[in-house]
Amino acid sequence: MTTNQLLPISRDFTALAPLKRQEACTRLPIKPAVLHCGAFKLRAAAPDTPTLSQLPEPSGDWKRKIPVIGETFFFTSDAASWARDRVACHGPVFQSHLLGKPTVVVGDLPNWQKALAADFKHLHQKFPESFMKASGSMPMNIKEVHASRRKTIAKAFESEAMAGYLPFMEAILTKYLAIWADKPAGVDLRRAGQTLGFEFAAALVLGQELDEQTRDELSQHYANVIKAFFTIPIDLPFTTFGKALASRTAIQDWIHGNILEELKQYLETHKLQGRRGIIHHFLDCLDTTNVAESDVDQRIADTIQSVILAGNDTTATGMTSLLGIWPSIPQRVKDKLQEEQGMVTRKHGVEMGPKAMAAMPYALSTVKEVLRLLPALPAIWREAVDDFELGGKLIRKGSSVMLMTHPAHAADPKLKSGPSTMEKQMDLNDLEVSFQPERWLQESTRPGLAVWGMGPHTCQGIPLFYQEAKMMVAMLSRKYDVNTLSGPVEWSQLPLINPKNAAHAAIIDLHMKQKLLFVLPAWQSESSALRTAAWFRSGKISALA
Ligand code: HEM
Repeated sequence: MTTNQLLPISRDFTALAPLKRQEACTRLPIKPAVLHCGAFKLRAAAPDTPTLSQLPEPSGDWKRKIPVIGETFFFTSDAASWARDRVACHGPVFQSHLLGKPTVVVGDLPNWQKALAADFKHLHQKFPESFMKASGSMPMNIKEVHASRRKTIAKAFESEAMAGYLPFMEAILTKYLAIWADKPAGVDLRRAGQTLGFEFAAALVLGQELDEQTRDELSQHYANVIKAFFTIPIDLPFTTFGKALASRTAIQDWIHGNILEELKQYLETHKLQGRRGIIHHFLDCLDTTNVAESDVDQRIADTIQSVILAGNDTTATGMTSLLGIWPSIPQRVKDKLQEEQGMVTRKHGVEMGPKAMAAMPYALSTVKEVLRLLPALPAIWREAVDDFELGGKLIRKGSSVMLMTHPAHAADPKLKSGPSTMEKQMDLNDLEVSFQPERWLQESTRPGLAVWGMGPHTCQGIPLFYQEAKMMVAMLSRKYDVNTLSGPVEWSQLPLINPKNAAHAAIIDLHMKQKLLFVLPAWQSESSALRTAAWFRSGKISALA
């Protein structure tokens, strides 16, 4: 559709908007239907459809806020509530001023879908210059480059490849859960999620586990590169940007020095056939058309670096959310999970093979319910490449467009079919009501999930994360429990979902929990019993045995 064509106006503002507030807000001018006298009948004419230039711009009251800073403060202090209030007042497509720029915000699923279906046409992916330079990311807004890389990566996420990663995943999760259960003082949730996220990303991409020192150093370098997202590109040794550039060089040096030689052998002789990390699948279909021979190594190094980057922080956040929310998940859900795991182990044994993994629909629904309530990625960013219509509003060429996940999940019309109001079904403080994995099991109640993005850039790591998270849920249900030592976790949305303060949790081996609760005096609370269990395991109070 060209920009000159007539465009229909969507008048579906939002199901969330309370009437009073909506009345106070700007509305689209709705023309009264004209009544025509036909031969013996009245019929309403189709409402006039305005041209693009007649459409209103998205409304918003940021101009009344602080100049330059705009609404940044409100946005960063509680992004989810801020967005929900603005959607209620201005509709799902509204205007704000964030991080120094006028920004159009999109906060419902139909407009997410419509906007991202127009990727490469009306919108393109735009990361801050500082991040592009520091990450050395390939320009994914060029359609052909994007298509070629997507094709290279796709094979690594097909079901045959996924089955090959299962033993790696099982080994990594078994190792970490045992380590955490042994920590006398519990674990810092954010740190635990980060270590696991990086280990998963790096080990699965490379097809080998890293030694502890290399893992920690590389993980820190990746964290430095991510920090370049929200910074000014001034290259000095002490600036965030300067440190990010230095870290990128260190990552590249490490890949060139430790990985490429081995991969070359693989390419030449396929000697490493047994070692099937994500990268080995890439190599099988690496598209080197238009790539000079001398640049092939660099292309491989860039692919390794960027896929670890894409999967690292997101997986870390997803795992932190899962561990952090686990203590508050209702017992009825945990009972069903245990029941499902009982059936799986009876039928497929204790090993987490492909058949066992496929027989866990309730565990997968639990993972999706966690992502619905705690979307690991709060938003994605785009830039408008021409004038176009979205939600009945004119989006001008050059506008920054931010698509927010939390309000999109909160405004999902599918939530209406639940037992209580939409707001209650997003309430993290009342999971008894809001946490319903069952909603994912049937088409009629299944909500949408914006957290993976939509359209041509939809996340390619979806099957990988689902497999990792499902296995975590299975292991927790079979053998472990999580207990927070610093009260229920409070969550902050930006830059990614994470506990607001350092949130400590004890990961408890269920067998030990039972043994210890049995020997402890009746007055001892469960949480202190659980903490003591960890001490007991560590050998510090072995006298009890
Ligand atoms: C909870 C975990 C994850 C979340 C929430 C997530 C989310 C996303 C989102 C929203 C996008 C689209 C970005 C945009 O449109 O601008 C994306 C793209 C991508 N993700 Fe993920 N992701 C996760 C895990 C992973 C993992 C584990 C991998 C692989 C190791 C991965 C690989 C990718 C790749 C390659 C793209 C780029 C696709 C493209 O541009 O065509 N992701 N991810």
